[in-house]
This record gives sequence, structure tokens and C-alpha cells, in this order.
Amino acid sequence: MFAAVDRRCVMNHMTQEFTNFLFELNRVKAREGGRSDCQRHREKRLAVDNVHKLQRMEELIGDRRVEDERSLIKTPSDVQANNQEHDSPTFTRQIRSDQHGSPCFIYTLAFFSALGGFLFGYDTGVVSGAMLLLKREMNLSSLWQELLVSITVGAAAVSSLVGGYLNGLYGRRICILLASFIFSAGGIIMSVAQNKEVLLCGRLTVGLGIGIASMTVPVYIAEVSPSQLRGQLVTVNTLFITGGQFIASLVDGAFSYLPHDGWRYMLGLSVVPAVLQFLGFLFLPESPRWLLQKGDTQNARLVLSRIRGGVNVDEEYESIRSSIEEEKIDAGEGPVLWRILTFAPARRALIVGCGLQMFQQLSGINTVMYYSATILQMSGVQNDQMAIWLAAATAFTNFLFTLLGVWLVERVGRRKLTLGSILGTAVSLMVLAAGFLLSAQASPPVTFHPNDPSLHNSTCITYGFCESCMLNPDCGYCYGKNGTGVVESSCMPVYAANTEAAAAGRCSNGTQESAGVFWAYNYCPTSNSWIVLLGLILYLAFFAPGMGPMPWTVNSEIYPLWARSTGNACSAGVNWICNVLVSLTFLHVAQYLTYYGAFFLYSGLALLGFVFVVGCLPETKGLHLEEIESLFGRQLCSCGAGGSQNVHYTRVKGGNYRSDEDVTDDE
Ligand SMILES: O[C@H]1[C@H](O)[C@@H](O)[C@H](O)[C@@H](O)[C@H]1O
Repeated sequence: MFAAVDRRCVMNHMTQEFTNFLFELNRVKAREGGRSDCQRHREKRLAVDNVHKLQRMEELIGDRRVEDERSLIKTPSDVQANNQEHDSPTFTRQIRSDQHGSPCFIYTLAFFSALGGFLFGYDTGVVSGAMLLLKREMNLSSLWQELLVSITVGAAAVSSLVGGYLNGLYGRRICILLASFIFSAGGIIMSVAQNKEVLLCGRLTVGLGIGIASMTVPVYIAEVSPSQLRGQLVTVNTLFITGGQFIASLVDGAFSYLPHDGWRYMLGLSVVPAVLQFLGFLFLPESPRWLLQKGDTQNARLVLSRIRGGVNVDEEYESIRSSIEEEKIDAGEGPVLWRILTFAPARRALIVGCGLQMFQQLSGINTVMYYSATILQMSGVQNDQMAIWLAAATAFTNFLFTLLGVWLVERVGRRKLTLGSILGTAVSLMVLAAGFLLSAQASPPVTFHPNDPSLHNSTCITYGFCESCMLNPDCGYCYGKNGTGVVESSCMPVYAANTEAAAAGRCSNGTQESAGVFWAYNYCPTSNSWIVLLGLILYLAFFAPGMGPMPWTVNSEIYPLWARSTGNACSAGVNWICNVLVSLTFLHVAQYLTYYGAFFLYSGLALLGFVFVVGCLPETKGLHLEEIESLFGRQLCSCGAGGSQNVHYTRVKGGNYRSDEDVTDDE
């Protein structure tokens, strides 16, 4: 018995010594960015020596606990093996037994939080259907239509940045409550609006809510989730975004049959989930990590124990507490953004987070979604009602494949999922572009020139082919059919208030069906449309499980706590700004480069994104939030590099040990 006690004493002593050594090493590294090569080499050798010491100790003592301690010191191959281990049934069983009570409460928290994602999706998605009715009822010019659509995204960009500050100051819960209150107010304003100015106020208000929700909800879910469920639960938020977009398209379809005031229901229905979220969050707790950061230790422990089902949370609590203590040393002085920019690991995380959000939008998701109705029309769907329902099918496909992402994220990990997704997205964009290219090459000519004096000043009548005619937003193609061929086709100015008809002639309002002619606005009749349709389906299948959710998921986990709100605010801001940029420039890009040029461009940008992800995105699956920050201790663009022999240090009871690789900051 004494021998056993002795063994334990020796082991404890040596482990303590080793822990102290690593702790000191970490501090030296954090403080001295510019150590000499010689010093670094010495530290590396010391670290390796210690690993050997510990191995010998393990052999000598043969104590099972040594193995436990050793598992806290990882080489990259260990990290990899560890990731594979996570998939093994033994590991899963171990996780289950580590699992803190019933996860029911966690699912409730995730559900009420993700309603923020739902509202984000609903309010950005519903406007296209509402606009069809609004532009007739309020006689909206195209400038007003653009304003009503883009003011929401613009307001989201601004409020996501402000949201970072609010999050840090008042906490995640208050911000979610604020966002749902703003959503409700916006929904009410829109549904009772008597004129376009009030409507614009309503759209601006919901935009403010979207921005705050988009950056707060992933952070909140990540902070309350146990590490092995975190990826899945944060991805559920994106599932709710795409779910919101899908429900919005259904609501658009249903109320499109109500030409008078249908838009009020479409825009106003968002109040229901907003109020539900507000009521739910009155009873839900603050993030324990934020509470601890603010020094409210009692409540933090209480909340943590509550969300873990009342089991012992000492270890988790201690790990969060000690990481906050150490962060205070790391974080330095001054405004948070400045501290992020001057602290290499946080700066690297910010570059990765913003880069992912940027490439998500530059891959053209919202253009493809927005353009899906037209793509479907090109494939032969001429009926407008039908096009609305088919757009709902597109939104459903996006939702369905996001569900695949929820299933895959903890199985294959964030890195592989993002890599496969962005590569597939780039290839699908090429297929889309090739479809448009072939359609442009087979573009039917203009064969009929109506002799209407009112058309003499119009540029539309100067075009010789459908392709050039449809690229001008003021013109459309009016044609008749002979079997599968196009006959008697003309390029006509579009009716200003309603792009579904020409301003004059055979394709003007109400005359199309009786005259046996068809009006193609924004597209050309083509037999290559199936390639475009194939590209669209492939695009959604690849984009939705990875590039859709992963930028949000990864951002919620890569920043140290002190930088989390600001980091997420900046990356969400980048997402919204790029969203505005891509949507506003798409028509101009298409005019200069044609549609196939635009999609080839997005494909090139997605390939660039692939290179970025290969080099810079580390795997975060299965790691605790406090461990993830250590992944950014080494040079950026080496995250994907394997085969290095360097040692990774992870937290050992209070020590925040970073990678032993070079910590110079030359991204
Ligand atoms: O992750 C989401 C999702 O992919 C949506 O479908 C898209 O509209 C958003 O812009 C994006 O941030």
C-alpha cells in the first residue's frame, strides 16, 4: 500500500514539475515574440526531454494516471490520431460517460437561440415574393425596390459590428433578447406600413436585428455546448437560416394568390418566431463563460451545472476559469480590436474567420439563390406561379443539404467538410457557367422588328440576338414557337412597373396568351438549360453542407474568450459587407462579363478560397474552446501541413500551453 502511495507521490511531484515547466515556457513565449533561434531550439529540446522523462516515468511507475497526464501532451500525429479516435466507439462511449447529464436542456437552448437564425433566413428570403406584390401595389420604381431589399443587408452589416461591443458589455442573452425585440418591432412596422417610407423603416429595423442575431447566436450556442456536440449545434443555427429561407418561400407562394395586402402577411409573420424567442429567452440563462469573464463566479457555476444536467462540473469550470485568468495576461491593454491585431494567435484567428466569411459570399450563394427562378425559367418553366414554387424547391434543396452538414460536421470534421464543399462549389459554378456559355452561343436571333413609332428611341430594337437583348435590364425578348424552334422574335422595352410584360406590342400586359407569344425577361429560350439546372443542383448540394454553415461554426469557436465577441462581430460584418457587394454588383458584372463570365469569376474566387482553406483552416473538431486558441500559436498557412515533429501543448490543469512551433508572426 505504501508503495502505491509512494508511486503516486513521485508521480504527482514530477507531473507538477512538468506542469510548471510548460507553464513557464508558455509565458516566455507569450511575452517574447522575437526569441533567438538558439533559445527556441533549447526550449524545443527541453520540451522533448520532458516528454521522454515522462515516458520513462510511465514505464517505471506503471501508473495508469501517468497515461492520463500524458494524453494532455500531444504531437501533431497524436492530434490526428486523437481526431480519428473521436470516431471510435470507445471514444464515443467515453464521451457519453463524460457527458454531463441529459442534453435536453442544451437542445432547448440551441432551439430558442437558433430562432435567431430562422429570422435571419426568413427576413432575407421573404422579400423577393413580397416585392412582386409590393411593386404593383405601391408602384415602386426599381430604385425603391433595390433600396427595400438592400437596406436590410446593409443594416445587418452595421449592427453585426456594433453587436460585438454589446455582446462583450451586456452579454449574449441580453443581445439575443434585444435582437428578438427588434425583429418583432420590425415585423409589426412592416405589416402595418401605409407607405413605402414606413416600409423602409421596417426593413431597416429587421436588418438591425439580423446583424445582432447573426453574430451572437453562434457564439452563445458554442459557449453553452459540450465540445462533442458544439459543431452540430452551431450548424443547426445555419440549418435554421436555410429553414427560414425555405418557409419564407412557401409563405411567398401561399400569399402570392392574395394580390391585395398579401405582402403584409408575408412580412408580418416573422413576428411569431421573434416573440417566441423573446419569451423563451426571458427564462433561459446567460452563457457561463461570459459570466465568469465578468467575475460572476457563483452564477457561472450555477448555470454551468444547470446546463450540464446538475452533474459535477468542477473540472470544466476550473478549465474555463484558469483560461480566463491566463487570457488576462495574454490579452494586454487597449481596445479589443487593437489587442486582437497585435496578438499574433488572435490576429491569425481573425484572418481565418474573416477569410471564410468572405469566400462564403464570394462563392455567389445569394446570387445563385436569387437567380434560381430565372435559371428555372430558362429550363422551360414559363409560368410565374410555377417559378415561385420551384424557387421554394431550390430553397428546400439548400435546407436539405444543410441538414447533411449537421450530420457530417462531427463525423468528418470542419476542415475536410469545408475543403470538399468549396471544391465542389467551384466545379458546380463551372458547370453553371458552361451552361450559360452554351446557351449564349446558341442564342436565338431577333427576326421581327415591329413598326411602332413609340419604340424608335429605344435601344432594345438595336439588338440582333436574344443574349445581348436580355443583358440589358430595360429590355426583354418576345417570341413565338414553332415546335421547339423560336420564330418571330423581337427585343422590346420592359414595362417599368412590372417586368413580367413588355411596355408595348404583342408581349404587353394581358395580350401574351391570346397572341401565342412568350415573354422572356432576364433569360433566353435555350435547349442547353438542363446543364444550367444540373449546375444549380450540384451547387446547392456542395455548398449547403460546408461553405454555408462552416464559416459561422468555425468563427464561433476559434477566438479566445476575450476576443470572441469582437472577432465574431468583425467576421459577421465581413459576411454582410461581401453579401451587399456581390448582390449589388451582380447585374453589372453580368452586363460586362455576361452571365457565364460572372459564374466563371465566382468559380475562380471559390478556387482561391479552396487554397486559403487548405493552408489556413485547422481542425477544431472535438477540442474544448479553451484548447482551440492554441491551434493559432503557429504560423498561419501551416495549419494543413502534416508531418511536423513539433509538440503541441494543451491545457494541463490551468496551464495554457501552445504549440512548440515557431510563434513568429509572419502571416
Ligand atoms: O450561411 C448562410 C446560408 O448559406 C444562406 O443560405 C445564405 O443566404 C447566407 O448568406 C449564408 O450566410
